[in-house]
Amino acid sequence: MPDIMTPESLRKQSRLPSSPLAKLSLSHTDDPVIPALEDYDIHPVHGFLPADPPPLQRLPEYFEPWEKILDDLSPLLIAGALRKAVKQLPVLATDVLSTKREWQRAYLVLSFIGQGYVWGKNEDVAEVLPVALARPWYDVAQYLGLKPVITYAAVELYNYRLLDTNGPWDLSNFAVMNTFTGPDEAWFYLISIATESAGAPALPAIVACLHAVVKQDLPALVANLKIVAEAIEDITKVMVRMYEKNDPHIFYHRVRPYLAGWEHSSELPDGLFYEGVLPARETLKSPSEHCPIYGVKGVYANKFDCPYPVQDSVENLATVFAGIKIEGTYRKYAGASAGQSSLIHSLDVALGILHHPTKSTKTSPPLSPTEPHANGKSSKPPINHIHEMRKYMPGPHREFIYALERAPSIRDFVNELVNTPSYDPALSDEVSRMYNRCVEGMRAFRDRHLQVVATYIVVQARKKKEVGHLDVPQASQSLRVQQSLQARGTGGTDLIPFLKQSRDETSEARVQLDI
Ligand code: HEM
Repeated sequence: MPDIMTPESLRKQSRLPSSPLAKLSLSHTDDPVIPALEDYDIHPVHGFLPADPPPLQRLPEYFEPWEKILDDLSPLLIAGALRKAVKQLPVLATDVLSTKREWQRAYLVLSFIGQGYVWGKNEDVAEVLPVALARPWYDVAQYLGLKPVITYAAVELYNYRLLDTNGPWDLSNFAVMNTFTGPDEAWFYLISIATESAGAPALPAIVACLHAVVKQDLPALVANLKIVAEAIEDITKVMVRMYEKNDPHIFYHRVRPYLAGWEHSSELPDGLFYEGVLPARETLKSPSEHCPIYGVKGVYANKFDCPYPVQDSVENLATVFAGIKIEGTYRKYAGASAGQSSLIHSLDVALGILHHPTKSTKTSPPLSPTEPHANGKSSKPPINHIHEMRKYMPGPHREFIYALERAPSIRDFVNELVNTPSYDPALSDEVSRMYNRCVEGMRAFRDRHLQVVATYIVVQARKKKEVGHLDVPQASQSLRVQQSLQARGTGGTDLIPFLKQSRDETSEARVQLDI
């Protein structure tokens, strides 16, 4: 039987010596460091979903003013009373938060309230976020390695619970804790939560594949690639269930606007003004000093020590709004997208699927001068919208992806195997076919995802006559509606060319077989 390693055995062996077998060169793996899942806040069974304990459902008593607003989020939006309620909030201290789950819950709560505050319901956008929201949201996001904007982490990772705590981790038993609007939105989140769960077995299998590569243990490699392939196929099966309970019209007109950010927003061309968040706060929370939860684990205590690689470029501003001078900073952030799923990034990186600079958008500067390139081959990474999405992942999960980039390349190994006839041809054939099955699975996932995006965004954008908010006066519809009619990604991408590029790049990773 091939050796499928337990997380504990992997952890013990996480730093491996150079391979004693010299037949395959493994040139870039002289001193391979293979990441251990638990060092990156990844559960061995449930992957990127927080588990043991699961996400917190309510913050401690001190934070009731936030929780009470969240309880009534939808009614407050409908009544047009959310902004008034937020303006009455006290500025609560975030250092009262203690456990990791409390920080995560605080981020979820502030993200829902913050997005509701900015976009309102059929109201003009709010350009200034009051200090009682802006400062804690910024600090909590900084602590978790996230950004003070709604992200995949807020609406998916930290937002699930199990209906029956002893039941299965799938769509028959997941529930979401919070939405802006109701059931269609809940289903939208549930699908992603269930894809995280379906894909979770791939994560220990990826780590086991890396060990198998270093040990040149082909049976173990085949067995673990099979687990990866099956997980990818399961992700796709879950994703296409989106159609069952998420109505495209409701999604496009009612839900999606709340998930938008302010990076390329025509309504917020300068971004959002965060009252009370001054540039000095950028350096406030170095993880070693202020992040006991992650800092003590030593996640960042390596030579790539770069927990928050994207420092926001901001200036200290005093701006006058409605005759009152307030201090703070304008900040631009993209909105929530499943493109921020660390699972899909991990699969891409582990399989050596490379994404090149997005052709249809202006190339952004590198995320950080220290950001490693796939497998450490070059100092200047190519930047694609997909890479930019990493800014919006929890810090440890982003670090895991960087760690995978520094680990041995499964694809290079498979390629060398195919070109080394001295190896057992039947076995090397099996390895390469299983590797290609993984790549083809990723391609199929992206094909089906394109169809989902066409249904939920492109078709909806074309149906101009069916635009929602018909009860809203023309003037207050204008910009919001114009913007929602554009079939663009939350990061401002030209959607379909970007997604097609991403799909086509996936196929390029296939290894060539003789037959
Ligand atoms: C109604 C359902 C969905 C819609 C409308 C949708 C829409 C989009 C859009 C507009 C993008 C472009 C990038 C961006 O805006 O940031 C994107 C990217 C992406 N989405 Fe979705 N998505 C949906 C469901 C999902 C699900 C369930 C997953 C599964 C995890 C997923 C995974 C991804 C990934 C990985 C990307 C990055 C592009 C890539 O890797 O090829 N999406 N999606």
